[in-house]
Amino acid sequence: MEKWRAANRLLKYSSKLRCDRRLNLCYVNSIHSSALGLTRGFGETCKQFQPLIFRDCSKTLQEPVDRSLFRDACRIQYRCFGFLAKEVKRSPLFSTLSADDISYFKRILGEKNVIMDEDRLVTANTDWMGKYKGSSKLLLQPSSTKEVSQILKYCNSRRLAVVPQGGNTGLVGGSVPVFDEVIVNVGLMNNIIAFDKVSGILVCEAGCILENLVSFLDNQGFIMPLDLGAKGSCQIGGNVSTNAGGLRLVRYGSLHGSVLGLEAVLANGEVLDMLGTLRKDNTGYDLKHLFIGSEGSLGIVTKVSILTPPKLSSVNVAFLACRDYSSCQKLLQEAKRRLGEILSAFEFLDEESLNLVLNHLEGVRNPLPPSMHKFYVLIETTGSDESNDKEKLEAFLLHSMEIGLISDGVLAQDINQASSFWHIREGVPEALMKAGAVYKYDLSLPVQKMYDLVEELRIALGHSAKVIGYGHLGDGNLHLNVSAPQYDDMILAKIEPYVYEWTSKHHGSISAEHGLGLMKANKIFYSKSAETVQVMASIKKLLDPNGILNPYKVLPHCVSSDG
Ligand SMILES: O=C(O)CC[C@@H](O)C(=O)O
Ligand SMILES: [Zn+2]
Repeated sequence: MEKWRAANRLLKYSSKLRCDRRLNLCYVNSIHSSALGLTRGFGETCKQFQPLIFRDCSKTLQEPVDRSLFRDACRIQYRCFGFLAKEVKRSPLFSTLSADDISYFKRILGEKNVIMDEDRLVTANTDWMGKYKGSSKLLLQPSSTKEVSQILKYCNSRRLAVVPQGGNTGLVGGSVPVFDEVIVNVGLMNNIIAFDKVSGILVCEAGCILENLVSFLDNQGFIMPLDLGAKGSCQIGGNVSTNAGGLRLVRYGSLHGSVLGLEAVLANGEVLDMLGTLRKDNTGYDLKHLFIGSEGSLGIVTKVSILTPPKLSSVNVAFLACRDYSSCQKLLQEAKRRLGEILSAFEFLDEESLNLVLNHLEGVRNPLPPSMHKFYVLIETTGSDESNDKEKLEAFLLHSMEIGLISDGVLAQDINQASSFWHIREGVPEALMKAGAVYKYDLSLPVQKMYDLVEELRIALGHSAKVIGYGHLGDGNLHLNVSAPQYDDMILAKIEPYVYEWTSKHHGSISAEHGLGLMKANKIFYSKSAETVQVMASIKKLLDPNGILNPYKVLPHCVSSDG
């Protein structure tokens, strides 16, 4: 009885759900549900989910610890609302485009930057994987902060929903419309504003393509602190808005550290100038962090200033094979200890990932002789003393071989060989796309546990799909991907919520570096407490009271911002 009360207290606090002991089910308080606009069809949904909810409630009852009780309460909440979210409905609060709207946009942006052409809209409406498709009728291409501000001010007054878009390389459906949101693509805002060679601070517009920044900096003797497989298309504004991690995070940290300032336009058109270039600035709340990783739901990032490291002369890349996952882990520990400051990447892929790349990408070959290796590790070092660095890396490799952590390996002899090793690792997402349907999970997990999930999911899925594990081992970030000939709800039902529950149970994050987007907005409770989500919703309400910015993404659809 006491536990039921406790569960109800938690549920009351965290959601609009109640547990009923006599009926052995959870139900929704109808006043709240109507406030959330969920009345129609909700009775049906609850009936349908009764066995599931009942099961979860019993589990809740058996758990003596409050914390886990709370987590379960959140899960119940997800199960009900998650089901509804699958059928996310266009908010009736948003207007639809009118001829007057188009005329206004043409007046401020010029005809050619107001795009209604079908082919171009198909591209802008569809994500990189072809998995998420919106039906927007309008793509706007502003050329300046002022134009972004005019667009948002107008959209806000007209209650027109907006999806901010950069290179559209995201993997969680965050950068494409869900319905008919106006697409605002900042790709024309691609100027480099300033570069200070002494401090290494770059100031540029949000639409700069990452690879272009890399080339620019290369000429100046610097590098970008982040590097990703999608660098040829992704834009720095999108990288910052999603807090993209990538291949160098182990060395240079996340964008919360390297982004020194930014400019963002709020939903009402107000421009927040936080484009500082200082390493240290403790004057009040550091609001720029709200825009790093909030996926365009709080404002559109228009400019960034970013600290870039100098380009160092000696870069070495080794491609290694390990017998088992435990050796990969130990190798990571050794690498941190023995390579220390020169370690710049520590990536891993399993045998299945390598096979996918070899089978689906042209011109890629395994640099190691064919064998039964289960795991591969790519290590990169970057330093300033060629002979010393090489010596250090060779000594580390020799030692690791002697103690049996590496079963085979090759050290790149030139830049071409180094990039061919990188091509294997960076090619995994492309190979997966070519192989058929893919379910993607981007998880932060304790390194010791990480691969258990891959193995357990393999058992759960049997022969119905291939489960592969790869990613940024140095950052504790697993890319768990399930590859199948086509999308199939039976397969999905075996993966979710299993993967999310497993991650939550091991205190991991259900989004390490890809964001929540549309895919995981309703799953946020697996990684964040109800109180935290409620504060996020309040911030959203403060900065975007009409909810026009990237609706249906990031925050769960069941959380109302007024408590
Ligand atoms: O497609 C994925 O799952 C991961 C993509 C990207 O983050 C990578 O590290 O290659
Ligand atoms: Zn990644």
